[in-house]
Amino acid sequence: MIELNDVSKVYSNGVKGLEDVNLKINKGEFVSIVGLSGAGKSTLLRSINRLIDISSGDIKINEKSITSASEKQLRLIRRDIGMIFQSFNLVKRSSVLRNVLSGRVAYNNTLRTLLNLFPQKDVDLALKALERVNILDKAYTRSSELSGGQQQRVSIARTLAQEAKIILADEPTASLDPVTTKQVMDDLKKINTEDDVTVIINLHFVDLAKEYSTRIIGLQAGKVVFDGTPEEATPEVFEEIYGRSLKEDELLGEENL
Ligand SMILES: Nc1ncnc2c1ncn2[C@@H]1O[C@H](COP(=O)(O)OP(=O)(O)OP(=O)(O)O)[C@@H](O)[C@H]1O
Repeated sequence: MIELNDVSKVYSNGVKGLEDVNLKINKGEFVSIVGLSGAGKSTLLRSINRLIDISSGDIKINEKSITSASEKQLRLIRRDIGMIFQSFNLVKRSSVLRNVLSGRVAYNNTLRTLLNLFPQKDVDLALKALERVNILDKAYTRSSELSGGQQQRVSIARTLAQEAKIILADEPTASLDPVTTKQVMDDLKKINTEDDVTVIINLHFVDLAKEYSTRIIGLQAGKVVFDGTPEEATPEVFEEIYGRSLKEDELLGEENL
């Protein structure tokens, strides 16, 4: 379980990224975070694995505070948390397999990692991860030669190889076309249902949030203003979260869903 208790984040310029956020997210949930640009979606996601230090409150991952964790405890907690970014965050000049293997780094000692000496079981795990996202044939290709959708699948495979129990995805489909967007969302949903991995995802397209999530959280100026099921997230609710009616570019479009 992920627990946020009275979490606030004030950036050094005084901007409130998050204000008094209280949330409990159970194992296996598929949670979409929606809201206007600047509402605090990235701040929330990045606070959960402490890529950003919060200003007050506490965040617990499976009963352990990540807020007050030591460096060593932080490494252990983070081992269970996979991160997926809009920009894929791959080492472009390295092979796909090498990128997926980097999900095993936290399980191996630094010297072996530097020397690229991964145990065979890790290599097998990485190949299996690539198979699950349907790009096993690209294992030995340089990552820079892949399409955006394929690169995002490599980063999903990396979280699979990591055996992450939580996936945090920050606008993972923002630079993808509608068809590839669906494929990436399908992969995430498959991992969520088959492996019981908790997925928390920031999404620009609200219809995508409704289609894939078990829960939608709406943010406005750093505050949670909606927390409910996709069924409860009516057009009126979205209008409240956004403070205006939805724009066409906030919908992927029915023909693509
Ligand atoms: N490093 C920073 N320093 C100062 N202010 C920041 C910083 N990062 C974010 N902010 C501000 O905090 C608020 C929340 O930003 P955040 O990136 O979390 O929003 P978001 O909902 O993810 O937006 P977007 O959809 O545009 O990515 C915004 O007002 C933003 O300008």
